[in-house]
Amino acid sequence: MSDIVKIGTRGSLLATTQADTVRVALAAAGVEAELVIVKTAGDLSAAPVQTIGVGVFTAALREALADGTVDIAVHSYKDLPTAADDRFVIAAIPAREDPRDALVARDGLVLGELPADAKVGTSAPRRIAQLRALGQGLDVRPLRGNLDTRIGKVASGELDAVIVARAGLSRIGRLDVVTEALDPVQLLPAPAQGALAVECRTGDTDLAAAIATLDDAHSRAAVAAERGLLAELEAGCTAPVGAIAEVVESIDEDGRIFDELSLRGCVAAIDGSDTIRASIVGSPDRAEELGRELARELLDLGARELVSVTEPAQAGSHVQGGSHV
Ligand SMILES: NCc1[nH]cc(CCC(=O)O)c1CC(=O)O
Repeated sequence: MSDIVKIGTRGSLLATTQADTVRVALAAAGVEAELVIVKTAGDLSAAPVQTIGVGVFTAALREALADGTVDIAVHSYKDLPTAADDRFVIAAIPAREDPRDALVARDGLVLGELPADAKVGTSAPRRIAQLRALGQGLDVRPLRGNLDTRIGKVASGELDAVIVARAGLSRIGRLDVVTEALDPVQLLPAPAQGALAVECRTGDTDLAAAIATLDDAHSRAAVAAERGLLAELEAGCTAPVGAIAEVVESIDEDGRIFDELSLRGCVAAIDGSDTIRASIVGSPDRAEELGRELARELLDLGARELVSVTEPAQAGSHVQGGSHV
């Protein structure tokens, strides 16, 4: 290990704030580290993520890790492609933030109070599809840019509301703008939303061991289940797929306490005409397999057709329909 460990991060306030939590935790474990900012394709383009490709936020960071420019990469886990990359290990998944999506709306409104035709900004097919499925007649508008830009569109009156990950606002200290933390029954978050992936090079075992002190076993299991589901669906972070897993304590008939993982997942049609949902419960030791099992159930229920459609929101379009579940 070199004297000062280099932590690679994107340059946004959110990314540097996230990376700094890793720096501080490593310092507490006696490892001195500094942040190194790496520009990614996702930072250089304002196009919808589904048109610039999977891994836009993470590929450049991984290259910097591979070529030794940095020693650690801190990613928002939900931006990482599901395909494994043998060059790296995810040495820690720190305790995850609240994974729910957040509504930031004018006048303190909650989702159910938004009138038909209210302009709601989001570009994630998962959010578009689930919003349309509510059948509320919302006018879903494209939205990209960093968090400040996004929430600024509500303050300026350009949009009635935006939907962003609550975790992002929490990390940059802007939970004050949240008017509702959306119930997963209405809007299932993206697989791994709110979690960080702290990567280092395979074989960098001393550093991996230092980083592993930041790992949270429950968060790791929950994320493994959600991403197992995504992988089995052969879908990426731009697919209309939602998932949320939780590890909770349960008690068996002999009074013994044990950990149980519960996972819910959905695949939604981009036009809001259909949402397929299912859930599963099992041992956290089988987290990824539970995710894959649930994906196969969703596929049996007809998810295949819905997964592949990732049409971006058209300005002004507001197709909606009642969900059949
Ligand atoms: N796709 C962009 C992205 N990647 C991670 C976050 C937020 C932080 C997180 O989910 O961990 C966001 C913004 C958003 O979805 O609103």
